[in-house]
Amino acid sequence: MLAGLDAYRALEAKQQPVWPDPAAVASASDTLSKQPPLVFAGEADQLRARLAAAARGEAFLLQGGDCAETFEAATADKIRDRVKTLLQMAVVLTYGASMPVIKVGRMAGQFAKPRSSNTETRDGVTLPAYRGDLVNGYDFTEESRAVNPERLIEGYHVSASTLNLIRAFTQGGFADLRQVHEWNKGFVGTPANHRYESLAAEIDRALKFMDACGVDHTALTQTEFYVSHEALLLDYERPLIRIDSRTGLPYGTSGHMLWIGERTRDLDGAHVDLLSRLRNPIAVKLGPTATTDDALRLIDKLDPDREPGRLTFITRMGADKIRDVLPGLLAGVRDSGAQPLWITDPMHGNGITTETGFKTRRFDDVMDELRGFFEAHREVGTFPGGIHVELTGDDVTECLGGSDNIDELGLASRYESLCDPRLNHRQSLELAFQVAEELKKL
Ligand SMILES: O=C[C@H](O)[C@H](O)COP(=O)(O)O
Ligand SMILES: C=C(OP(=O)(O)O)C(=O)O
Ligand SMILES: [Mn+2]
Repeated sequence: MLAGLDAYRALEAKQQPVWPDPAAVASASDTLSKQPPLVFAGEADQLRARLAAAARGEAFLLQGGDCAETFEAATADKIRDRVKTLLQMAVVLTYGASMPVIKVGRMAGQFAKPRSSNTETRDGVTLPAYRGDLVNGYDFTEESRAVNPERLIEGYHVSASTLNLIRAFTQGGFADLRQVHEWNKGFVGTPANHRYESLAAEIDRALKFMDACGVDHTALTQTEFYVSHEALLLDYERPLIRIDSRTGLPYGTSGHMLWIGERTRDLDGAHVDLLSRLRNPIAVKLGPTATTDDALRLIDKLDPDREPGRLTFITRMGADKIRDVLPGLLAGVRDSGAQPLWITDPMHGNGITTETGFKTRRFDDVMDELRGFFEAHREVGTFPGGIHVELTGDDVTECLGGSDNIDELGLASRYESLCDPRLNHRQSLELAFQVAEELKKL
């Protein structure tokens, strides 16, 4: 009988690679268990406190980044542009809603992917599916698709360097609100960018006014920025758990906030068990088949003390289902007396594949699910506390539509995602403006 943090080993763990050499995994685990933590327990506590405010309706969570980060794309420019995109969206939301915005990247650890199929076939050749850089390579060769536990160590180091740069950007002057114009530079001018410029000009005027009044705004020179990922790969998450010396309690130190995906949220499964034992803020994705009973049982397991900020539900229903499914779920949970934070992922319920084989999403469907989310909360009287989006600061063509009307043919020009389609920079800003409009109605 396995106890405590290792009890999950006796339970079913879905979506795990089959490592051919258990000794190599044990050795990688051992190496990881001796590395310094990537995040500190006190930071996770601080994020939990921020999320508690959002659960009470006093703040809004913005969570976003790649579907699948890659080791190769962990470059200074790409990390900077993703951070800039999130900072710009946060400004639009903060200004629009007059509410603090909690910034959480899907960054510095989002390297493992659940897949619908274990294999992929191209031109009659079948190989193992790509499961994220933490597991195997994307190139369609036998060698690259073979799972390799040394990637666990590489993933740790890439996460460390990504997080280091994020900390430098957000603490070292780059995130100073007086840089609000700078963040827009280098992005092509579109209606959303122009709209952003006017907002930035208003913020500038407000800052100058504060300066003239002698208000000290050193608080605006730095920003809190947290990182999160799906805690999917247990051979990565388990060795990065540390016992916090202040409290004696276990924390996952691979990221501040960890979530359980739609495919691995089984109540009796390994993921729910392991994460239930950690003190981090935890999130769970809920798809259209989730019942009130599922949600309540997840609350009992993951948040038995009903601690504000501990548990976030990320709903991803699909634009055509959210208005039917979400209100009942919200009401059922509210009636139980629990107060989790509810946020929307308007991406994962809206996937389609084009005839030419691109996985994509229509920007209009994403926006429709977003509006459905706000409508459902208005109907039930609960607080729509945040958004979770797959996005990049790069000029990619992965989602259909948006102000530059990307069509099916256009997808081919800059489709770079190795997994799901992301909003590009302009689509991300457009979405933020839409959310700000919804927040003003609250
Ligand atoms: O990011 C989410 C999942 O990993 C992804 O949607 C699965 O995609 P698949 O259906 O191509 O495996
Ligand atoms: C796998 C993901 O989502 P879901 O668990 O909602 O399918 C994801 O966020 O990339
Ligand atoms: Mn995804």
